[in-house]
Amino acid sequence: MADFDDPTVIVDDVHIVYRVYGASGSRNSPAAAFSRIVRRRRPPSMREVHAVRGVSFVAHKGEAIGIVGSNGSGKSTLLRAIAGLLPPHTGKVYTNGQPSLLGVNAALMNDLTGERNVVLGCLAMGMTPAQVKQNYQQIVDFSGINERGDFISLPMRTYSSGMAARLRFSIAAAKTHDVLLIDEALATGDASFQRRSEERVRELRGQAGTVFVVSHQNKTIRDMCERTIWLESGVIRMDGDTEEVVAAYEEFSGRRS
Ligand SMILES: Nc1ncnc2c1ncn2[C@@H]1O[C@H](COP(=O)(O)OP(=O)(O)OP(=O)(O)O)[C@@H](O)[C@H]1O
Repeated sequence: MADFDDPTVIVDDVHIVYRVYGASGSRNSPAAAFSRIVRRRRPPSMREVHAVRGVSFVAHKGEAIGIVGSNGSGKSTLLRAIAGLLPPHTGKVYTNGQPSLLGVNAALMNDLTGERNVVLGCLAMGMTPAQVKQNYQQIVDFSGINERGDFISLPMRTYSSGMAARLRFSIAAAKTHDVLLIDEALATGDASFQRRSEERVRELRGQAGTVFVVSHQNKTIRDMCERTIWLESGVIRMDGDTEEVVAAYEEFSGRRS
């Protein structure tokens, strides 16, 4: 249950602007760049993408919050800002505790074996070597990587994208998080893994703080979150009860298709 006296994340009128340099097509070629250096000209034009526009909300301990919206609406950008990976252009993000972003791009080393990645990932999350040892088998079992052979001793580059995502999720889920941010990572696993991971997210939510889930699968959002934020063109369209927000979003997406 959400504890409304205990805010974990405060997002206050946040704007995020990406700057894209050399956005003007042919002028970005190596020959053009060389000619600019020789002639000491200014760099090619810079374009700004205003990805998040004045977003504000408060998240509380025990809440699981879904984030939905069309492609390019700013969901991943917002998660990265909450994780502290993208500084807001204006506005502020306050978090109580350490946010951890679990995304499809979470950094694991492709040339190392799954085994080594489990160890590295756990150490990177702040576990001691003794805690890594204690958690290792549980992580491998949870991931199901070894269900069809000894894959954990093969390099990660030999894994399918679903297998890699499962391992990433399993490593991150081995620790309790103050604020856990999940970006589409659950979508890649098969049905039984999805069930296991949804259960685990529920546990994490109970033990720790707040969970944010970005997904294009409305079922995942409905199953896991009772509050949902709908973003469109970087602006919050709705923030409230998942059933109401997802229904409105579905109607909007249905009208557009
Ligand atoms: N590194 C970047 N540089 C420039 N623009 C970017 C960058 N990353 C995202 N954008 C732009 O910011 C906007 C929001 O992108 P974002 O990835 O946050 O959307 P999203 O809602 O997560 O999309 P999707 O559902 O497709 O994953 C888009 O217009 C996108 O083109």
